[in-house]
Amino acid sequence: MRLLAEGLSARRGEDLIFNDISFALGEGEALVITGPNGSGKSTLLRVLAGLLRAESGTFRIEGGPAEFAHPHELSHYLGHRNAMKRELTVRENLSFWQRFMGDSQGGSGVDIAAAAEAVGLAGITHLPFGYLSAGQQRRMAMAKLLVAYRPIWLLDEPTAALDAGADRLFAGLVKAHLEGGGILIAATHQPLGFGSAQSLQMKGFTH
Ligand SMILES: Nc1ncnc2c1ncn2[C@@H]1O[C@H](COP(=O)(O)OP(=O)(O)OP(=O)(O)O)[C@@H](O)[C@H]1O
Repeated sequence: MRLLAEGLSARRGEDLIFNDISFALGEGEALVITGPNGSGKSTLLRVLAGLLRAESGTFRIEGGPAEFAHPHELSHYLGHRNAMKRELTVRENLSFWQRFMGDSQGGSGVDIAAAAEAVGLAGITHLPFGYLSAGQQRRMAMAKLLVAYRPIWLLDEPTAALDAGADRLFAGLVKAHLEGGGILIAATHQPLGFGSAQSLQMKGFTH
């Protein structure tokens, strides 16, 4: 399976945010998107996740399961926000995501206890998500990637608010994902520490 982006451009309001972005990623490969604030990293990820319409260009899967029309159907998207309900417990939130996402063909997610353990937070899954510290909340958002299998991970500043231990843990999760044939596209301001990756430097306004 390969992911192909060709000539992507996107607009927010009146402004063309980026233009003519192309890349190709095979199984086990990663793309790291960098660039200054406002240069369009999040916008690009939202286009890739199917949350925003591209102004032009295509993003598609080549050689993947035939029934999937768009890569977002095979993707986990982790945005700036963690997409968890503060009033629900960690377990309830993860359980929702596990059922909502389901497993893509070719893999299976781990159970909630194992996912919490993998992000170093076993033992607090009974707490409301809102009680957790910012870093613990981000760790739990990462656990979402583990409870349902998706071969493509689209991550927006995944390590913001993480301490050094969680940075290493995150690097380990990504490494395992890539070694299992997964694909990663991540926007970041800091090194992600998981080895080699293609890089895409966003420049900012193109109009
Ligand atoms: N709904 C919107 N309407 C108009 N402009 C928007 C909208 N959302 C974002 N923008 C603009 O699009 C540009 C790109 O924003 P984006 O969030 O993609 O940047 P980024 O590179 O992810 O920034 P950061 O590093 O700060 O997270 C910014 O100038 C922003 O103001």
